[in-house]
Amino acid sequence: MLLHTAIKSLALRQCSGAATRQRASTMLARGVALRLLDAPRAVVPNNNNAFSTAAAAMEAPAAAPVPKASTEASGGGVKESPFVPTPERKYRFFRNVEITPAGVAVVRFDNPDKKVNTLSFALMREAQSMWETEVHANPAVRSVVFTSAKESGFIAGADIFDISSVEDKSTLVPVIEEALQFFLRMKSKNVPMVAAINGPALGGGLEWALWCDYRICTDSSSTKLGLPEVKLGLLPGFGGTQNLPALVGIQGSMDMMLTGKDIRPAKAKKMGLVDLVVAPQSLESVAISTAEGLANGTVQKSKPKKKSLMNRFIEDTPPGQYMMWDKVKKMVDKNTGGNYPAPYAIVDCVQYGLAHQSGLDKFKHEREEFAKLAATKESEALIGIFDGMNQMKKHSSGAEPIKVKKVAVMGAGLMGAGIAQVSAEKGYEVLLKDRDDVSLGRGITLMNDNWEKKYSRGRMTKYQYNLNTSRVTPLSDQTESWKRHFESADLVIEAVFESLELKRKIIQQVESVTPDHCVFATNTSAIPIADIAAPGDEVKRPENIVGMHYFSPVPSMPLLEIIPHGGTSEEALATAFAVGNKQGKTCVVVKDVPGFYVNRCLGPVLVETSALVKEGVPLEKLDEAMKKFGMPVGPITLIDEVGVDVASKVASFLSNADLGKRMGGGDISLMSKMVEKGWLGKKSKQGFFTYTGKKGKTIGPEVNSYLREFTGGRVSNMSETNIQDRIASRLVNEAAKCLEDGIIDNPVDGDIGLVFGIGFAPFKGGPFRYMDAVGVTSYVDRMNRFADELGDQFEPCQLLKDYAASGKRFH
Ligand SMILES: C/C=C/C(=O)SCCNC(=O)CCNC(=O)[C@H](O)C(C)(C)COP(=O)(O)OP(=O)(O)OC[C@H]1O[C@@H](n2cnc3c(N)ncnc32)[C@H](O)[C@@H]1OP(=O)(O)O
Repeated sequence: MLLHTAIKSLALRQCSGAATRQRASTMLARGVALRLLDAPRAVVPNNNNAFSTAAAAMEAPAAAPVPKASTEASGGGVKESPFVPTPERKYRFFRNVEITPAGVAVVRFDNPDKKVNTLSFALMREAQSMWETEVHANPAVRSVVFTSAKESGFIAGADIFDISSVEDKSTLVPVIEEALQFFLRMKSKNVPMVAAINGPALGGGLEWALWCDYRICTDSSSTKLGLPEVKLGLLPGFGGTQNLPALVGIQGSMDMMLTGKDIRPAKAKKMGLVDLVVAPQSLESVAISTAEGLANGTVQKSKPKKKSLMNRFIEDTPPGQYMMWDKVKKMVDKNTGGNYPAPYAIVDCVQYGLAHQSGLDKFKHEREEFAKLAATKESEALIGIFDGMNQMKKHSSGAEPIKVKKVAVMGAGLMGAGIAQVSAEKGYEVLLKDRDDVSLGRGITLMNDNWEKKYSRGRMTKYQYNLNTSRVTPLSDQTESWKRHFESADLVIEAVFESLELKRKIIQQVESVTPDHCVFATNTSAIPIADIAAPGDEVKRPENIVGMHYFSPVPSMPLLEIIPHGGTSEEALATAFAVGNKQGKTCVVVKDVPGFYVNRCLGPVLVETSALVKEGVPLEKLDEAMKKFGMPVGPITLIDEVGVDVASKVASFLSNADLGKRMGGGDISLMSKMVEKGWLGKKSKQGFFTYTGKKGKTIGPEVNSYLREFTGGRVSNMSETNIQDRIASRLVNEAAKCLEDGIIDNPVDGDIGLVFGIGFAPFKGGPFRYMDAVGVTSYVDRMNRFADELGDQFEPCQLLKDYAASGKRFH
């Protein structure tokens, strides 16, 4: 949940509504809701067409430079790629350009080397050549359709790996300028251009479409439009910060650019981002006839949406704009904690564009800001996360997964219902089973409520809703036929109460009815998988048993820990991995040790938190310090959110496990005594904070008196940096120890695991990237100082000492 909040980023909600000036300011005050990683929307001229502004300013360059050869990024700048067009091998990316008899040039993107189309340096170069030869020089061409020959989508954006592989990021400025010249050159042909979009059109892909005169997208569930650059610490650099506000208004575009969120077809149409939504089968034919119509005047470009009085006030008047930008900036400050430079640069580019509406200066400013962002450590860290996620998708256990059609979920509580939901959404037939109809009904309601919400927010069609619900078969012990249903299950995932005895009993029940190939996954967070799978009367097929540790709430948490025990077969492991991936989770394979990886790292954090409280550090200060470090919430709020009882259990469980001195130095009775008092955290309205008051969470007199007793009246004035260093070093040391002990395979898994599992500051890229950035040597020095002062719980693990001694880096 925490991570979810962290990763969701700054979401700026649109102000809409009434017409008075006063009301406008109230709406601005409460309507702009910004969450963590994303950013806002731009003031645009009333003429609503930045393209025409750009087009007016754009004189066709005498002739676009015809490339010598494709280029690719490498080393310090952009280097030549080995591909040289010849008459036989004219194009790699545009093999399917076609001119219809009515003069519509149909340009189909198709990167032969990649699953998805990206705007690589090489593609841009070839696009110039293709445009000049096939389109610009051909007088028969009266309009153009840009589409994709790939089923995977339109264009996924600029090639992220091209960008990251350029060492000297300032060399990106002329490269982007060349791209801009290309777009202007296209406009100068002065024929209508239509973008026909099926599947994702993201980042530079959407920006290409924004240079067109008309956009059509399909209603496919895979179609999504967005400018997610902010999530990579970047900004839309192909004119997006200028062209999008002109098309959809300042507020709508800031929402898209600051949040990086996907816009689905219906919403895209409503907000004016696309002109038409069609079925996938008719996309190309409709696009071609639209292009013909635009050329011969039978189809008109869509008129800009009329702004409401309120939006005219907000976006087009100086006082409205003043209030809007003030609010936007405050929200960005609040939600980024000043840790993410990209949202600020996006705001700056949009404002710059408004002040320089004519001329190309605004695009120059945009690309210069883009290059600056690309050089930041924040962008490097966020791109590292993207790269890491991709690498983790490719984990191979060396065996083929079994083909899973039917997934049975045992236990219809919050976890079980969540697992059933994500399984059904991805097309699995799902059996959801609980003891009795009442418990089962609760689970089904949870799932259906989530789908209802998605449907009512336009994130799911009625058809998908019906499909999902029809995929789930509810079963209970009271359903006589449940055994017959389980006879065809390929994977059973249990999410029942944490009891070894119960889990083994369930295995026994299930093994007696499921086929031999059926994999059994246990969603335990604490019980060793080896204990659950120990051969005996209840367990006959231990090789089929594997741990799948989901995080709550399952539908929105992106991480899944997969835990083989010593006897898990490669096939069962591969199956858990394949299903987890298909459920949309980033899967990290971890060793079967107490706490696995994520909770194990959290253990020392909980202990250190108790130590700091004992020393008299005020609770709010603790939270504030760690939020400034970049965590989505501080440790005190974290404990309240997950439940004081749960945190207490984890801390005492790990204290009794094999972590030794690494769980020392604190006093975790801080939490167990609270549990005795019934202070269970947010769920009981009383934890460290009290949640009953109208003013949000507060610290009540009872808690203050409890803390006085716990601290012996001590009050500490510790600096924020000290608090951050103490908590962070316990966390990253444990992560490094996990690497040393082979609990995780590599630093990438370790980074993604903590970023996605507990919301470790995404802009720092995870614990290992963070240590690289600080320098392992200075980190070890810091820990040694703490160890001298506070005790050997701070002693750096051997791996860190070795890295420090050899000057090695994790990445
Ligand atoms: C000035 C402009 C700047 C920009 O445009 S910055 C880039 C902005 N774009 C993005 O951030 C989009 C990133 N990509 C995605 O979100 C997803 O991908 C998609 C939704 C497009 C597709 O998702 P799915 O179907 O699950 O495929 P998959 O496994 O994520 O990706 C398939 C392969 O495509 C590569 N890839 C995707 N987008 C990019 C990209 N923008 N640059 C470089 N590679 C990309 C991946 O790495 C992977 O590669 P492999 O098959 O080797 O694992």
